[in-house]
Amino acid sequence: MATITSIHGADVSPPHGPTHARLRQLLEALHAQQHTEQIMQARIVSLQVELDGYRKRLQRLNGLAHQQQRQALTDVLTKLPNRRAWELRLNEALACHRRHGGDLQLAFLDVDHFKRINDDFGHPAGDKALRLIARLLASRLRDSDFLARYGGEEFAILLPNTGREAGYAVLSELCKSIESAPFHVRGRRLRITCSAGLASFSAGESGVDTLRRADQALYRAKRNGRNRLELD
Ligand SMILES: Nc1nc2c(ncn2[C@@H]2O[C@H](COP(=O)(O)OP(=O)(O)OP(=O)(O)O)[C@@H](O)[C@H]2O)c(=O)[nH]1
Repeated sequence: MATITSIHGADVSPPHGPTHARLRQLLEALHAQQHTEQIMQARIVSLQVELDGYRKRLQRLNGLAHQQQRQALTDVLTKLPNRRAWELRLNEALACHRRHGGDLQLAFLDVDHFKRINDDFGHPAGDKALRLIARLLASRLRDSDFLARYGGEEFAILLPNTGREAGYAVLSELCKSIESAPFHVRGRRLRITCSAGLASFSAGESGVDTLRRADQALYRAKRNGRNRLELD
């Protein structure tokens, strides 16, 4: 059969020669490039999926780290900040007090004869009393105050922007509220009293010294008969 080389005078013969070879080369290069682009696109999609996975994992790990940090600073029994948290907050408050001055009170509050509650009614009753006291104290303090379980049956309180008289009134109120709390164990109402020591931060004094003065005031309150508040 004869090859058609022209239609209405136009040349339609298959391309040949060096131009044809060059066109084929370019076409092959184009196909190769398109193939590479497809592979790259697929790789980009899979990397994005991988990156999303890493982001989610990082979020989970951050959440876990925050949770662990919170746990490390929280007392398990009362859910109050623990002594470590107290030390961190105290340092912050001291730095702020040194820079800006103002009134800052520090108090220690200790349950009287707490051992008797454990001895007479058992450790779970003692735990219950500590939880109740923690709730009472927390509910009566301002958001800007700081309350921590310092250890055992002792609580530490920071009262920023509070003068000495106001601090005394707050502490008396806290002790009264504990004394009148409806604490029952085995059907019997138990009267729980506290002793407290209060000290004001003074300019130029180290935190350790203020802490010592508040502790000495608490010791005096115990020695002077308990169920009382002493100022340093
Ligand atoms: N249930 C319970 N008891 C605790 C906890 N931590 C400390 N205690 C007890 O608290 C008691 C403290 O006793 P003491 O230091 O003699 O003090 P106290 O009996 O309160 O006497 P004063 O402070 O002198 O009035 C001890 O018996 C401790 O075992 C706790 O988490 N739960």
